[in-house]
Amino acid sequence: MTRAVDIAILGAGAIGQLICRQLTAAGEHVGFIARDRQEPLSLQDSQAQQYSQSQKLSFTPLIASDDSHSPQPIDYRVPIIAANALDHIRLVIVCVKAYQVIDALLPLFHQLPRQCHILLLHNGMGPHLALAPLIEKMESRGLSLGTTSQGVLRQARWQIKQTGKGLTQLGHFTGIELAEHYRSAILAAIPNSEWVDTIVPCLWQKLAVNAAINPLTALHQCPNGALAKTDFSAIIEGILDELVTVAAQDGVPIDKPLLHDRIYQVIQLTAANFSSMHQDVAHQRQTEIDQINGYICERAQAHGLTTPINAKLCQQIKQLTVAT
Ligand SMILES: NC(=O)C1=CN([C@@H]2O[C@H](COP(=O)(O)OP(=O)(O)OC[C@H]3O[C@@H](n4cnc5c(N)ncnc54)[C@H](OP(=O)(O)O)[C@@H]3O)[C@@H](O)[C@H]2O)C=CC1
Ligand SMILES: CC(C)(CO)C(=O)C(=O)O
Repeated sequence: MTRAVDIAILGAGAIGQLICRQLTAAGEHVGFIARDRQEPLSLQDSQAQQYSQSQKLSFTPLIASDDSHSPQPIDYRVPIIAANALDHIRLVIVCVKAYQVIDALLPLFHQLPRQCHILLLHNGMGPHLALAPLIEKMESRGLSLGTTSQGVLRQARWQIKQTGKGLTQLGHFTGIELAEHYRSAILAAIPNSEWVDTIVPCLWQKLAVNAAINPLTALHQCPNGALAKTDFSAIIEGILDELVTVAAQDGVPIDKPLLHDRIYQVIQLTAANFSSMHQDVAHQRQTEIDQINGYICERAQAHGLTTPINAKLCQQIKQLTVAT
């Protein structure tokens, strides 16, 4: 008998398709949760229909360092799971943009089995604070968080190309811990991934990288590498100072010199890339500014602090997306 799909991905975009490919290639039973509500299924139909729809996808891997040939796209199929056929799902990996998490997840919250674990994998921070009380109230569910620095480009609706390797860090946040079977499965499937004891400090560190690089590259319409110029040193320093102060008040001590070096390392390693916020602004899409620099301001406010540099960046990015 075919094993039921037990891992669902919510958000079939660039990162969702990459994680799906990595889990599928590792032999896991993964499907995407359908974007739009399907016609309700009768109960006896729901298991049979769980796999009744599938989608063909194309994945182009990174070129191997010892291979001079361009990698060929790999075609494969993935089940699409109707939102009312989620009975077998034990883990949902949420791969939507940070500002989409709550709207995407809440309608499914009571359709997912009570013991289904939720893993958020997005840039920026914030949705975990809104979800935590709901998870804790259920007593049978858990929430894990993660951040990835893998790079991926969506070339067409169901076609992606991996553009960069990078560390993926995951860890428990609240409620019931993710079952060991799923932790091992994820770590075996995603290259360069680790399960950390405390995930929140890792998220703050990635937040710092995004808070420094994303708005500045969007405002100055430049690739990440341009931020290495000394013209940007003072503002990067200012963003970081505010973040370190707020994180400390939030109970997350940060080694500022180490974080400073990490930001400049990312600027160097991704010098030719255009940040996601630069691309969002260029395509007139909503940005993740509220969950990046905006999160620093929000947490500052909660502690009675002000963060004028980050607040100004939020305002400038919003003006840019409205004005252009
Ligand atoms: N792309 C990259 O290289 C990297 C991205 N990240 C982070 O990962 C996160 C995801 O980014 P990315 O994959 O690029 O974004 P995408 O926009 O490519 O993917 C998001 C997907 O979620 C879908 N979605 C939105 N709302 C819903 C909903 N209510 N129900 C179901 N699906 C929904 C979108 O569908 P639709 O298209 O129909 O709106 C889209 O397919 C972001 O936080 C990003 O910053 C992190 C590292 C690298
Ligand atoms: C690390 C960085 C800045 C790479 O471009 C990124 O995560 C982004 O663009 O959102």
